[in-house]
Amino acid sequence: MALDGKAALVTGAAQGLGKSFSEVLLQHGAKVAMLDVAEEAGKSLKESLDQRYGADRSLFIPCDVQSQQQFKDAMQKAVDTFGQLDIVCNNAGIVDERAWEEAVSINLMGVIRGTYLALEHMNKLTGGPGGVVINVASLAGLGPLLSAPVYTATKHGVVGFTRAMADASKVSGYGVRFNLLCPDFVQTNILSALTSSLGPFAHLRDSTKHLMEKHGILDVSQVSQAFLQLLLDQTKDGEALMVLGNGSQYYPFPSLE
Ligand SMILES: NC(=O)c1ccc[n+]([C@@H]2O[C@H](COP(=O)([O-])OP(=O)(O)OC[C@H]3O[C@@H](n4cnc5c(N)ncnc54)[C@H](O)[C@@H]3O)[C@@H](O)[C@H]2O)c1
Ligand SMILES: CC/C=C\C[C@H](O)/C=C/C=C\C=C\C=C\[C@@H](O)[C@@H](O)C/C=C\CCC(=O)O
Repeated sequence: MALDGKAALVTGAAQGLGKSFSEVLLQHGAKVAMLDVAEEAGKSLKESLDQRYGADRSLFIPCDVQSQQQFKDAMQKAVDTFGQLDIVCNNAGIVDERAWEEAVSINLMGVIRGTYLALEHMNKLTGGPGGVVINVASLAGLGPLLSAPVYTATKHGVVGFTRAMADASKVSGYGVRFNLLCPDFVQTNILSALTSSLGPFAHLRDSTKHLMEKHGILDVSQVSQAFLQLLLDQTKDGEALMVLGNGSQYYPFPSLE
């Protein structure tokens, strides 16, 4: 299978998109370290995956991506267990316009932390095997979502950071690709919690609901198929794959050169 022998790590893996990414990775032969703060959901998922794929194919590690020590230890445990890391997906994220510092800490700082830790293990200049990092942004990383300005800022930050890392890697010779997944609305807990996560912008909830009606709402399986496409395309580096109701397409970033 396409990912036989590969070792992956996914954050926010216990539910929603991260759970779907983990399942697709296992379906295609990879081993997967699943990190999440939701311990009960993670343990339950691990039990279910063990039944389908065997206990040696996956690992659940409770981890808060806001903690450098927890994240460092979790990634080291994954490397110790699987021998190396070839794929890292920084997926964990929240929408919370009231506790906005936490949203920045998780959505942006957590992605930066996971990207740097992945590079420590993958960088060919320091004896690593190379690899690929996929950071999960959003369409809100490409355009403003008026009901969630801080969420928009975190996702725009993830986009800019990831693209800069791709350029740095190409010039430096790290041997690591960095790409972005930018899904439209997806039916997960994030959408279910929308009514309580907009804080001072709750009065704009209806405008977002209208956008959802206009764009439609994706199923996680549509996004995880796009994730696999992005993962397997070795030609993609510094790219953002939008996942839309009418299919997936790469965002045409303007050249500033
Ligand atoms: N659902 C959407 O409409 C949508 C669209 C585009 C992008 N996204 C992004 O996709 C990613 C996954 O979101 P989702 O929709 O699957 O939501 P979700 O709430 O279903 O899943 C998010 C997972 O991340 C975990 N998590 C939260 N904070 C964490 C932390 N500090 N450390 C570790 N794990 C943590 C949660 O426990 C949960 O299991 C997020 O980055 C989100 O911004 C979601
Ligand atoms: C309230 C938050 C709920 C879910 C967040 C999740 O990430 C989903 C976001 C989905 C859609 C966001 C759409 C934003 C649209 C507008 O900003 C508009 O500018 C379109 C954005 C990019 C268009 C890309 C292109 O040019 O085709």
